[in-house]
Amino acid sequence: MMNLTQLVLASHNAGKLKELQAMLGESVQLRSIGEFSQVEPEETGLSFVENAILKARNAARISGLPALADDSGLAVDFLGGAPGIYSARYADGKGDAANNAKLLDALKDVPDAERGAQFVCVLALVRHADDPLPILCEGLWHGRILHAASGEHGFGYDPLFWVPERNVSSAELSPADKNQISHRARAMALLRQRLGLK
Ligand SMILES: O=c1nc[nH]c2c1ncn2[C@H]1C[C@H](O)[C@@H](COP(=O)(O)OP(=O)(O)OP(=O)(O)O)O1
Ligand SMILES: [Mg+2]
Repeated sequence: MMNLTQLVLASHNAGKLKELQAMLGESVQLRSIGEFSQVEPEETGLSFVENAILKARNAARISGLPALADDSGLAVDFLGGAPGIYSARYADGKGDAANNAKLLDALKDVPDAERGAQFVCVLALVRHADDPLPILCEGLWHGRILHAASGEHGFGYDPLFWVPERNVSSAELSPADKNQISHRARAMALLRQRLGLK
């Protein structure tokens, strides 16, 4: 379908690069878009899919390489699916710690039974900037929002995300374990199938 020895990852998030490269293995080298540009495109879409495609096209245009983008976020049931596509910007761009503090505050006094949440990941792969048929794969990961942060691994909302099937927070999972079961792992498994990678 395309020469996939090199792909540019349309992300400025080092945590995503680490996880996606680990999942892809050595057969595909992921190069960060940061090698080509420090300018982050505005995520103007109304869906994970639109933002993933927008980021992938932008990276392909800048790099001249096929591009993979990951648009992801946390959808909290009690908040009607917020922060969702706005997860990275939830606390107005003040970063992960501020996002987590704002989420804990929004769920103050909300009982466990109402703290359900899903991580969402959409991967978009374009062969070139104007590709009329991007490959799209999604993954969901169900869990619950904790009452306080726990764990040191991962990034973003991981310290607040309780993983029922393991009885730990996702920041308490080893990187290898998270990469087996996360929303990103599920989306990547589908992408590997679509690309015929083992
Ligand atoms: O496995 C995860 N564990 C914890 N948190 C996560 C995860 N996956 C996404 N998230 C959070 C981080 C950020 O608040 C938002 C993604 O926002 P999103 O725009 O897709 O990524 P980003 O701005 O960090 O980097 P970029 O757009 O350059 O790929 O969801
Ligand atoms: Mg972003």
